[in-house]
Amino acid sequence: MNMSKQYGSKKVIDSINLDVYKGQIIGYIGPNGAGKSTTVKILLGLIDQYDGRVEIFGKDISNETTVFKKRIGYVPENAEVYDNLTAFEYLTFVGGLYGLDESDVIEKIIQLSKLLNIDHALDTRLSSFSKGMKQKVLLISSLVHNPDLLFLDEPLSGLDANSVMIVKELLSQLAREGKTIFYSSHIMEVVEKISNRIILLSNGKIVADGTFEQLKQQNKDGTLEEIFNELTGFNQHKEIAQNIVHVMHGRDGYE
Ligand SMILES: Nc1ncnc2c1ncn2[C@@H]1O[C@H](COP(=O)(O)OP(=O)(O)OP(=O)(O)O)[C@@H](O)[C@H]1O
Repeated sequence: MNMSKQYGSKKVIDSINLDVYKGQIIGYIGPNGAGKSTTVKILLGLIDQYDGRVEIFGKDISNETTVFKKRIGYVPENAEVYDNLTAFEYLTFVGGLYGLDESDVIEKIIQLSKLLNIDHALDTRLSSFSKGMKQKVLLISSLVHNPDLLFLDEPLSGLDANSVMIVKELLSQLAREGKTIFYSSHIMEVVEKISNRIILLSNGKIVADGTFEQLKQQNKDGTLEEIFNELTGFNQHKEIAQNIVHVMHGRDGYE
């Protein structure tokens, strides 16, 4: 991939050049507004205006339409799940979009929801689901068609500690099978542990790309959070927190 994206005069992605291989779990990180979601939307074909060339499975995505999408799974950050549908209705609908055999999809939905402990709620409307339960539905919807490439945006969001362990283990087993996982998260401890490659984007540019060990050698030897702070030039967290507290106290507040 060698790609740029501009909104008006603003370069949101500034010549990103990346090669991604089978079996990689890529932690794609960066400050708010750095361009992570934009990159993923371009890779998914949701944004089709960009400069440069993007290949997935060795083919230029601007020439491919639906074929390659069947090999991709996606967990969006803010899912507009169809709240009026039951989980079962939603998941069979998604299976239909991928053109899967209905009885196969139903069987998979039942088994996957048992494994993730939401089978009791399959016939309940999504509007009454908790955040973690919705997240599990999204995860299932990204897996039913057994994709080779997975894009996950904050996939652990809302999940309890036990489910987090399942998903982390799942990702490493899928990568071992040769699937590629492109993972965005702001939780540095998780990215540090599960990724075998970390890409840090800042102002639309790649400022680091390597294993956690390589990033530590090239930068400050510390946590990924510290490396992130250093490479994005941020060190005012105490000062900013203190100023927030001052503002909260207001003019009449006690000093
Ligand atoms: N449709 C749009 N029109 C104009 N600017 C946009 C549009 N979509 C995104 N942007 C801008 O592009 C930049 C990158 O946004 P993007 O959503 O890719 O960031 P991100 O790295 O995913 O951030 P976050 O961590 O907050 O999810 C931001 O400055 C955003 O304001």
